[in-house]
Amino acid sequence: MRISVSSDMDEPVARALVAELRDRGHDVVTHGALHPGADPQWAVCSEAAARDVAEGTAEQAVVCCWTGTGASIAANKVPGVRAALCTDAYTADGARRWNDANVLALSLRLTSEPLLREILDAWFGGEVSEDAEDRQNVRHIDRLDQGRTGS
Ligand SMILES: O=C(CO)[C@H](O)[C@H](O)COP(=O)(O)O
Repeated sequence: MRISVSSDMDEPVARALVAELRDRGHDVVTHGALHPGADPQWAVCSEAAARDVAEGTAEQAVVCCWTGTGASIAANKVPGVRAALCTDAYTADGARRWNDANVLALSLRLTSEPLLREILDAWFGGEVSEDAEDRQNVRHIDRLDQGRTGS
């Protein structure tokens, strides 16, 4: 999968994120402090990564800032983007399963490297299924559609 990653800070966990995604076989595009010469401001680099998703040059994105809040706010301003700030694996699983989130927002402050791997496991394991049988099992399917299009 092609994944855009942004961070406003060149922190070890942000570098670990890029390495982990590449180890998992993803094609990673970098923005902000992870990309030499790019604008590292959180509003700018988070939006750039989100735009990659909206424009289809990346399937998903991971946007990072110290708290994760600014990155998620900036990403969510891009039409078609559903960014979810996840601080644990359960939330990451639910964001994919129930919200069809396409951008993962992370806090550089709160996310340790072991927690990062747990969140990524849940994020990539928690696919929304669209087939009929699974749709019957998805309790929140109407809410899922409302979340995609607006109610
Ligand atoms: O968490 C953040 C925004 O939500 C930023 O990472 C934090 O505010 C630091 O940014 P700056 O150094 O540009 O002020």
